[in-house]
Amino acid sequence: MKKAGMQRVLGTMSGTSLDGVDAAVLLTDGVEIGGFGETAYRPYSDDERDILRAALGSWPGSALAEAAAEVVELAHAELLAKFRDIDLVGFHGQTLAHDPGGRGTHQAGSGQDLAQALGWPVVWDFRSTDVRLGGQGAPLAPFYHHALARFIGADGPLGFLNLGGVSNVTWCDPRIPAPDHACLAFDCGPANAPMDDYCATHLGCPRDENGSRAARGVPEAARLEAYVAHPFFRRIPPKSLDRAAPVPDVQGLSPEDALATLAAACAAGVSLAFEHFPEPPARLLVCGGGRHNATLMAMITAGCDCPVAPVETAGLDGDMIEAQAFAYLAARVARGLPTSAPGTTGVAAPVGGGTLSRP
Ligand SMILES: Nc1ncnc2c1ncn2[C@@H]1O[C@H](COP(=O)(O)OP(=O)(O)OP(=O)(O)O)[C@@H](O)[C@H]1O
Ligand SMILES: CC(=O)N[C@H]1[C@@H]2OC[C@@H](O2)[C@@H](O)[C@@H]1O[C@H](C)C(=O)O
Repeated sequence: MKKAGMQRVLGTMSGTSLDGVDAAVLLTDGVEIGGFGETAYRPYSDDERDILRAALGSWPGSALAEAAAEVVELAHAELLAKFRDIDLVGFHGQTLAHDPGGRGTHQAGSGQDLAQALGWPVVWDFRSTDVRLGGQGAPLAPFYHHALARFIGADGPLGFLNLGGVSNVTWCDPRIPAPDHACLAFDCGPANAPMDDYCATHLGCPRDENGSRAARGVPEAARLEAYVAHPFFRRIPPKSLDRAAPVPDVQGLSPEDALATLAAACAAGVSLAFEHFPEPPARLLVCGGGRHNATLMAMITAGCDCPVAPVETAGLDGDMIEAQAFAYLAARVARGLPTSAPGTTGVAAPVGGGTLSRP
């Protein structure tokens, strides 16, 4: 039985790693979390991924972007049709281009078409209003992280780290009840994308499974030093990245040393993020695919001022946090509540992004 005011909201995310689409049901009223529902995943086929990859960097209206939008809509329609009794959908779409400085961000896929295909109301285009109003348009998960911190009963500052293609971090204080006053969040550097790209180019495999190759290598200190000198790391948040993030030069290194250097670079970005926190969080809870990379997790743990653990240690599903976040944000948009704030995207005042399309 649903509690009064709680809706069954279906959220989706297809992240920068281009692996596929995650979908998760969240019971929420856009403020509190009532519980978690079914989840599903649909990988992109190799052909679909090639179309998406070819469209990276393209803006609406181009032929490449239209081909990508078709792939995105088809994959979502197929996956979401498996769900039943849905009140509302939160559809992130596939980020193809993100240039908040140039005041643009582009997530492929039309929520209007999806609403028609599925017969459910869909909230989509979450990032562009924030960008138009001067924000970074990312990260947007922080308000959900704050709700999670309250849901798990945290009684002091907590950190969330997402290790996807890119890494992003949220510092939040659940003792301050309004998320728009209690979150500091930003992208902290590249995560798995450079490791995946290296594996695809040099080793003919999609990733360094569990970080096993990196575990046999040694990070190259001089190259790491040059990498962390990049001005991005010292820039005061808010700040956001896409796949065009700074990456260490690993040319000429053995695959083991190259992957160890790339993992250490990701860990260095996380460690440098702590410099921007108001105070160290009691613990850093990690979600996203990179939490399966044991070498990366060990490096992050060694570089942080607090205990680091996968979100599963708090009873959460680390593969579905982002999809759940877009369910939560959809419910907020439907209620006219803000989805970003000065501390999360740098927008001047709290903003409710997102468009609601009805079937
Ligand atoms: N067992 C594993 N070992 C190493 N890497 C892994 C493992 N499982 C997943 N990954 C990596 O995690 C990434 C996928 O994680 P996730 O789905 O969280 O990213 P995403 O949502 O696409 O990206 P982002 O959060 O940046 O938008 C891929 O880069 C993949 O290589
Ligand atoms: C522009 C864009 O799609 N950014 C993504 C990406 O993937 C991780 C990181 O970069 C984060 O900024 C964001 O996604 C998460 C879900 C967010 O908005 O919180």
